[in-house]
Amino acid sequence: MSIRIHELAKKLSMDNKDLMSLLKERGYPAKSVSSTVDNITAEALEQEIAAKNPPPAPAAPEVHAAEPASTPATVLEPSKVKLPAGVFVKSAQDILREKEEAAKAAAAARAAASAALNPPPAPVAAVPAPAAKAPLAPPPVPAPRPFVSAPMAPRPAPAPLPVPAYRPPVAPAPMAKAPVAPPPMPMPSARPPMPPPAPVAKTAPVLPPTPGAAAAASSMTVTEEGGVKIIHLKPPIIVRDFAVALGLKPFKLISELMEMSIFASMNQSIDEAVATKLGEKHGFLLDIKHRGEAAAPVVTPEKAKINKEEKAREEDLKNLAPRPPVVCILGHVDHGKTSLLDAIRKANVAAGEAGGITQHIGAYQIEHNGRKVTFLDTPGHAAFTKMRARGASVTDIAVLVVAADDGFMPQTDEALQHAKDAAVAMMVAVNKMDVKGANLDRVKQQMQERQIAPEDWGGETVTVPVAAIKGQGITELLDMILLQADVLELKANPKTEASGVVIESQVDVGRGPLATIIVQRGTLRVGDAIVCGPHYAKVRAMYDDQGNTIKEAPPAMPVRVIGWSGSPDSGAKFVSAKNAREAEKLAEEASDLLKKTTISEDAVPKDNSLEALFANIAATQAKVLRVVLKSDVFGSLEAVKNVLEGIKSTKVSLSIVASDVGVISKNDVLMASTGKAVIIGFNTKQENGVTALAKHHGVTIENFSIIYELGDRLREMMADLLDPDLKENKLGGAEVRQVFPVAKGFVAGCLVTEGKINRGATARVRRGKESLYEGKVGTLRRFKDDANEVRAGLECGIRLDGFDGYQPGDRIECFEIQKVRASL
Ligand SMILES: Nc1nc2c(ncn2[C@@H]2O[C@H](COP(=O)(O)OP(=O)(O)OP(=O)(O)O)[C@@H](O)[C@H]2O)c(=O)[nH]1
Repeated sequence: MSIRIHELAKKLSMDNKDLMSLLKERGYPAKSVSSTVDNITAEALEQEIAAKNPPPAPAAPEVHAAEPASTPATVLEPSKVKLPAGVFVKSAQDILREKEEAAKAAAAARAAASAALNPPPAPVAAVPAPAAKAPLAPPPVPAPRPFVSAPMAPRPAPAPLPVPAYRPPVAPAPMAKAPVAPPPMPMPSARPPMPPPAPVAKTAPVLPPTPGAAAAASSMTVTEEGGVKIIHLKPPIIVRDFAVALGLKPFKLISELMEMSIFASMNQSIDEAVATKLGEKHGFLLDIKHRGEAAAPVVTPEKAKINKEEKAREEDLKNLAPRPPVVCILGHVDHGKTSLLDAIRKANVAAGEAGGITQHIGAYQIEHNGRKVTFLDTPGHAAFTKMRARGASVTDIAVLVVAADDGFMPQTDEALQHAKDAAVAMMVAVNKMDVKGANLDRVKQQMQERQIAPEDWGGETVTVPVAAIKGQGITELLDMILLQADVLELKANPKTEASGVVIESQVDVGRGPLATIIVQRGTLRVGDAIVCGPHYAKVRAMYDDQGNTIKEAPPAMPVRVIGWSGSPDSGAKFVSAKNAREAEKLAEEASDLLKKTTISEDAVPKDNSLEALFANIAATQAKVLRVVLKSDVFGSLEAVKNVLEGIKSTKVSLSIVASDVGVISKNDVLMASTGKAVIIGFNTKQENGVTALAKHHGVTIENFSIIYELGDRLREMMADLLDPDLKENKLGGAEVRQVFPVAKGFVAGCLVTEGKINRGATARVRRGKESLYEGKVGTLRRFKDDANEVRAGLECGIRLDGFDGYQPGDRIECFEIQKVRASL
């Protein structure tokens, strides 16, 4: 602690210059009156001067100042007193003047203080009293100190001016006492205690203490969005407030800061980056809003996800590499899709197919001019519409196969629509150019009608004439596919996690569920974990379209994957997971969601109206064909179901009791027996003993390998459940010419005009448009002899059992009733 020279001079009642020279004499570096003197020196000087100037000395002039005339003798002329060097004695006038000045200053200070606190006027009036008393008991030297101290702060520790402001209204009284006993203790302060100077931080982030630290506390709020706790704050970030927001004790936060080599006290502020780090450590996100700027975007999990996706997209762009095109062959049944693929792959797939029909989507990859092309072999039958639609959505290029002799057919148009809907590039392969009725121009004409005019007709559709069976035009077609791929600039990032689409799945007896997939992005490797809806796989092994084991599948490569938890749906998307555990978790979540959806669908309130009740009764009385379906692969199963869904009837309905892939088992038989169902197998076999068991339980098993045959047969089975329709077959007709009485009644003498009349056959008597009677031909006579049959142009006598009311001109029609299978 120190004191300025001019303050010390006043305290010692010395002239500034004198004190300066005294200090210089003693070797103290005093440059100006504002230079400081340390406390020890100052006190030593005070004591020295006090010792040299005993108390009566200064008091005397005061007394004499008050009564100068009465005590002149006692007045000592300072000039005549011998003082030690450096010691000065004030004159009486000086002392009086100083006193007056001090009194004035004290009065002004008190007035200011009382004005601030609005004190009653009385204490103010009392102020002069202590001042007046002061001379009665003057302290040796510091007598004037209190008065001087108010405006000048003689000691550095107390903060004199604010003191009265924080005292109760009785402040003037202590003020009055202040001269006698100046408070040595530090005064309470309005400010937070000044922190000790912070140790020098190793790193920069600790900022100097901020005056508004306390206020900052209120500017920190904690909210929770989507399970994430967010601290909203405005800098400065004060350690104490931040600790509160984090739910920590300040000292804990300080120690954590120290661990980060940051030394900060409670009232110091810390860097935003440091705060963000600490926030993250304790599970908080920071929303730092700087003054005068809009709120910083809050990073919610959704936003974090979007950011992640954006990053992934950027990463993708960086690593994009050309990939093979995925081509889908579409077209009408028998227009040669399989033959075309066969020609392309130079392998005879068509020959191995039942009924010459592709039954499910297969995917293959070929190489042409050193470049790879992936083909999806889509089924041609209408039943596969769904799958084909899915197939089209995986593809880049759709090749529409149109037989040159048939031209566009319904399924060609359907396929065209799928290609258009999927917004894929499309080209036309006009197949069977070798057959007799091939008419390329007619196909081109049809293309133009469908707004897909061929290139050579001024349109944009690449059109390639081919003869698949002879392998003609295949090279040109592949060239065109690659050209189209170049135009499309097909690229994918092989350096990321694999994702793609399931083309088909099936259950293999030895290997469990397996699925043909196409990787669309990234590279799939053996050991990877993938998830596809409610199913997941840890890729145990992968095979290419040739059945070769492979270790990794880059984009656009079709592969068979083993290691699935179940059979994923064809057309479903798959994505990679961190590991098998996560994949399982994701699959479980998807499964739960699926269950919830099903339950909520079931939970839809039932219609209990009377109409609904009658409809229900009618429904229970309605005939139902129950079916247990078994198929080789899921793709086919779906297609068969599609066919069955297409069978519509108001008289009989079809219910699929169970459907699965695999062989027909004894269990299926038992299930069918209980459910009174038939078993329909598609491209599948039976377990040993199934036939005998089915016979025992009276269960029908029918197997099919051609899907439209399956559809037709099921239609028949459904119709068989209905009562047969009765059909009238007219045998002949006769005209009544005369009526003859006989013993038992009357006989009609007739001329057979058409067909024949048979004895025992059913006949009807008509008069004009009216039908009079229907009964059996009991008597049929040719002249007097009985006849079994009388043909057209001959006369005969006819009598129907139980009828005698014939008239000439009536017509007798002979017919038989035939039972025919009811129509759906
Ligand atoms: N003459 C001739 N016959 C062909 C040609 N291409 C295919 N075919 C015949 O047409 C028939 C149907 O051929 P597929 O390749 O099975 O036809 P698809 O379109 O795959 O038929 P689905 O699988 O039922 O949809 C077969 O008998 C083939 O031999 C061709 O270029 N010329």
